[in-house]
Amino acid sequence: MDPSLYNDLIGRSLNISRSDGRIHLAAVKSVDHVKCAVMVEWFERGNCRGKEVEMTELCTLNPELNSLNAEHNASNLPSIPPEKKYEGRLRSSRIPAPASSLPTKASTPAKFKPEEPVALRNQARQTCHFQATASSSALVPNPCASAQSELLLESGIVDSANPNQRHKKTEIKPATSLAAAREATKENSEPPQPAKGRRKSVAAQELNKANKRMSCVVKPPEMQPKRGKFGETRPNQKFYDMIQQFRETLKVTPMSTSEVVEPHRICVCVRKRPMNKQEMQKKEIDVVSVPGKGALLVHEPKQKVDLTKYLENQVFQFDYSFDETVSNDLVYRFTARPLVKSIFEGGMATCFAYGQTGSGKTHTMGGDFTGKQQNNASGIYALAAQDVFTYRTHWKYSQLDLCVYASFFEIYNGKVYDLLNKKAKLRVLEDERQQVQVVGLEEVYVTSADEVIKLIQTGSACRTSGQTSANANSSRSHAILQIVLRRNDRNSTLHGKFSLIDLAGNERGMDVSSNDRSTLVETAEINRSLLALKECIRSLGKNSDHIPFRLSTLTKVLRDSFIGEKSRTCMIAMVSPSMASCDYTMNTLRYADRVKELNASSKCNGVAKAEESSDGSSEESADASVYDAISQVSELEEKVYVQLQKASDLVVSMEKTTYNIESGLVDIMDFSQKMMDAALALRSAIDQERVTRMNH
Ligand SMILES: Nc1ncnc2c1ncn2[C@@H]1O[C@H](COP(=O)(O)OP(=O)(O)OP(=O)(O)O)[C@@H](O)[C@H]1O
Repeated sequence: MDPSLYNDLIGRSLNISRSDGRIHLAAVKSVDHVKCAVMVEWFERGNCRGKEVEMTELCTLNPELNSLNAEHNASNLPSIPPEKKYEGRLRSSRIPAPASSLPTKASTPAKFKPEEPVALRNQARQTCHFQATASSSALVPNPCASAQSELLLESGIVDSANPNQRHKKTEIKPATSLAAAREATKENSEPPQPAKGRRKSVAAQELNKANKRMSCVVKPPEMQPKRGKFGETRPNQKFYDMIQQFRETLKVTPMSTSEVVEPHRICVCVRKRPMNKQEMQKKEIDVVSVPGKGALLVHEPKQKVDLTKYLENQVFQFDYSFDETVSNDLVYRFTARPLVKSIFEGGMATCFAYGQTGSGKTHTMGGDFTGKQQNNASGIYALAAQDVFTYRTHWKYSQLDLCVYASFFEIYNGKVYDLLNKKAKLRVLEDERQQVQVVGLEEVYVTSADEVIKLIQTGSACRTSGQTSANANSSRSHAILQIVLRRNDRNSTLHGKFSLIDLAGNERGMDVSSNDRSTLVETAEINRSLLALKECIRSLGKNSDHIPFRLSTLTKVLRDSFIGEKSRTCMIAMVSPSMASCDYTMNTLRYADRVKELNASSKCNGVAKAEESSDGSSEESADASVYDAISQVSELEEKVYVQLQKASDLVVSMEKTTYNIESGLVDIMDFSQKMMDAALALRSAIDQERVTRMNH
């Protein structure tokens, strides 16, 4: 549009688009010639709101402005007053604009009316009639929601000053705006390109970039995505709108390298993976928000009995929370890296990746994927190996004369398979001193991180290609890489050990829908190992002498990691963002939360112990009895499992017996049929004989 016409727009009511895809009228308040943009205002829910809109976007949303512009260029009538100039151009335009869509001059900000024809034409799915709006926790008079909003305000996740209003641009950190923009641009076309040959200032280009992020431009109707029966552009559009609206109120502090790495004995954190191609194609909704500072929110879509839709925003707090934009490097920096040092100081360290299938465990531990190719150098396994070799030459530890060994194995259905030795099946034995040995496990002497990476490649290939062996699906097994430090003395005494574990998909542990016996056993085994793991970490957090490590093979082989003052554990809970995975995500977070809960109480324990010595508090003994009860439950669970297995065997043998009886009955019926046939044949032979004799 010709810059000389910009001032004519002031006071007019024009279409603008919002980041959630809505289009409505807003009044032009001022014009910025340098930025080629206008400032618009409108009323919404009693608040006057405003934003900056780039001129190209304005022209796309208000096509009549383009025709004015073209006409102005042709006629070039500078002396006509703005009002007349506008009308004159409209009259002479080739395709006259319908009166209803003409922009009108307005002296006050435009009131946003969802039922206006323009809005309806462009966004048939307008949800203004839909009461459960998202800023929901702050707006909806829902007791549950208001409790959540209090919690959110308390934790500082939501802007306490004005939870209903969008933060100023400067307050919205890239993670939110990027995620919102990604969603927005998915639904809409590319923003209009600036006219060829027209130069723009750097500031204008920056503004353009920002606008790309903050707002969306609407495609021409024929290019717009197909809409559903009720005009929605994606399944669960209403939930999508509510979540978007809620996100506008979120304060985001993304993780960065500048954040302090705090020492934790048990560190529990969460990582959200980005939406994948299939989820985007299905237009799945992202229901997970990561405001940072360890917080993570799940916007659980719910429906009341009267079919009103609403969100239940579940807030979780961990030591760190990583959103979908962070790299493996950053995750490593805050999780496994602090543990590397501990093994040089004679400790045992474990780092677990926990979550449902496809949530990013292997991506995080083994390295990111390019198609089916995995870059093993970028995973936590390799990053930890690199740091091990860096520490080994550090002046503080070089005199220890330590040798580094690596082993890589997996546990499937309670059996151990060596991934560095063609998946050889290994036995786990426990001696009288309760030392657990994996008999025959290949422990390879390594001298560089590259050698470890090669072992990871060999082992990973063996893990995924073993279709014919016991493990047909990697997500059903736990993969364990161990980096062991041994003193270079005659006995190669163990100095420290770092176990990095890519756990089996936790949804298997909940999947009880299958009747297939092997799946049931597999599910029970995963259940048992994940439960046992939780109990062991909890015991570690409580400095307990009793570690229920015998509950599963996984905890048996990791036994020495759960004992001793110097043991350090880190759990990274992985979550998938889509609405379809919401239940699994909640289960993952609850599990991690239980571990974290204990972590917090382990800190308190220290204080409690100190206090007890002075005032004899009974908290500790109460704690101990709760723990004993948990141990008893675990033991009972093991007994129940054994009985279940026996029952299952019994059912199988009964089925066999029934089958045998059935086939016996079939044989008897066959036999009696034959007897009847023979009797009939005999009878007809006798009849025949009788007739022959009578004839004679
Ligand atoms: N943070 C991430 N960034 C980009 N892509 C990711 C991320 N996390 C996971 N992915 C992708 O998601 C897909 C599934 O990830 P991955 O195989 O790591 O899941 P998993 O939890 O190990 O699954 P399984 O339990 O079945 O082995 C992969 O294609 C991976 O590249």
